[in-house]
Amino acid sequence: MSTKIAIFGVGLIGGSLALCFKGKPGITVVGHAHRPASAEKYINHGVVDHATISIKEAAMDADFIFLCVPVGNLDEYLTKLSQIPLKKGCVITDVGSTKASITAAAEKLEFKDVYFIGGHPMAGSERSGVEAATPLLFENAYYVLTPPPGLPDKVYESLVLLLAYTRAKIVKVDPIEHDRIVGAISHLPHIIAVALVNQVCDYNETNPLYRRLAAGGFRDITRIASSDPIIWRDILLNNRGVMLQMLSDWNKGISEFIAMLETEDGEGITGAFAKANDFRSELPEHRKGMISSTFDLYIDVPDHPGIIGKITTRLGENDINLSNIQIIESREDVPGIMKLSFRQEEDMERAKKVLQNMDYSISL
Ligand SMILES: NC(=O)C1=CN([C@@H]2O[C@H](COP(=O)(O)OP(=O)(O)OC[C@H]3O[C@@H](n4cnc5c(N)ncnc54)[C@H](O)[C@@H]3O)[C@@H](O)[C@H]2O)C=CC1
Ligand SMILES: O=C(O)C(=O)Cc1ccc(O)cc1
Repeated sequence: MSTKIAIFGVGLIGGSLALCFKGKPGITVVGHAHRPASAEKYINHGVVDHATISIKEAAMDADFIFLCVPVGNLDEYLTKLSQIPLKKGCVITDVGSTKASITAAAEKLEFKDVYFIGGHPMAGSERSGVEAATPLLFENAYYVLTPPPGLPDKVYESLVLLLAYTRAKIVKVDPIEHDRIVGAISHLPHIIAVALVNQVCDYNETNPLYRRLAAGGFRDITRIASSDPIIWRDILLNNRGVMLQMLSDWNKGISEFIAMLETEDGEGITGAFAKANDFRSELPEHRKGMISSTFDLYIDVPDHPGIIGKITTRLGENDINLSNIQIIESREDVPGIMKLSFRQEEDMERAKKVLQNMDYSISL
């Protein structure tokens, strides 16, 4: 039996899904691009079997359609699809970071023998575009589905079965509840990271030492501030009701900190840290979360010249994928530490062995 999968928007998420499906028994993956140059790029990157700029050509005969465009374009594509004769039993799904508006829009459209199931793979990165796509992106991550009431079980099961190729863990969530939860654990942290980086950027105008000293931890906790501006404009505007409420709660929390500092309320400050510590210690460990973490190694580097090339070459020879490299110099007169980041724990473990064999001193 053959299965045709059409992917609209073959970027980070669409491209990663395409790579999970392409080459699997009986599956053909077709990518839809809104520009001819993008269609060519999808083919050159080998992520799809075919690419087209025609919506009709991509969607016709498809068994599954994945909408992987920015949230602000989802409605438009869904409406266009509702005007095309699709294959009987076709399942349309999306990967948008918000679920309430797209599931409501789908319910209003008249699809005949075609089903819409909202989706959100809760994994990703600050990178974008097909260049960043990887079939490992969703492994062990949660993948939310929001099936509408009355959806036949076997239709839902067919999508779940296909998504097994992503190795993600499927979880059913109500769309409105979904938007509140991701608002708190993903959208709010993105706003805070951007506001924090921009605050330091403004201070840096007065003294460029801010940027020079902002290595290490500051860089790590603000990684998500480098996310794609269009993708995030659409997410935040779409979830603005939830975000406005959460930012108002945020303001309350910050005001409490201001009051504690003004009144020198040390007990209040220790209480706030203790509460956060308790909650954080109960978060699941070693689980792929929404905001992805990297696996890092720190290496003492007595003198820099040539060492980066030597280490990266050796890791490359061992097929170890490095996601980032950074030299941390806390003082200008002391040797540095090299931080190597990996997306996969297995890559980090293998790198550790390779570098230990090269006699480097390593810490995690
Ligand atoms: N970035 C992330 O980590 C995650 C993103 N998402 C959601 O996945 C969707 C795609 O995001 P990414 O893959 O990160 O973005 P991306 O920028 O890597 O890919 C977007 C794709 O949509 C295409 N596209 C852009 N504008 C378009 C338009 N006007 N019409 C048609 N196609 C257009 C682009 O050419 C590109 O192929 C978004 O809805 C986002 O909310 C979901 C989970 C994680
Ligand atoms: O960069 C990160 O770690 C992310 O936060 C990725 C991400 C972005 C959007 C989503 O809807 C889900 C995950």
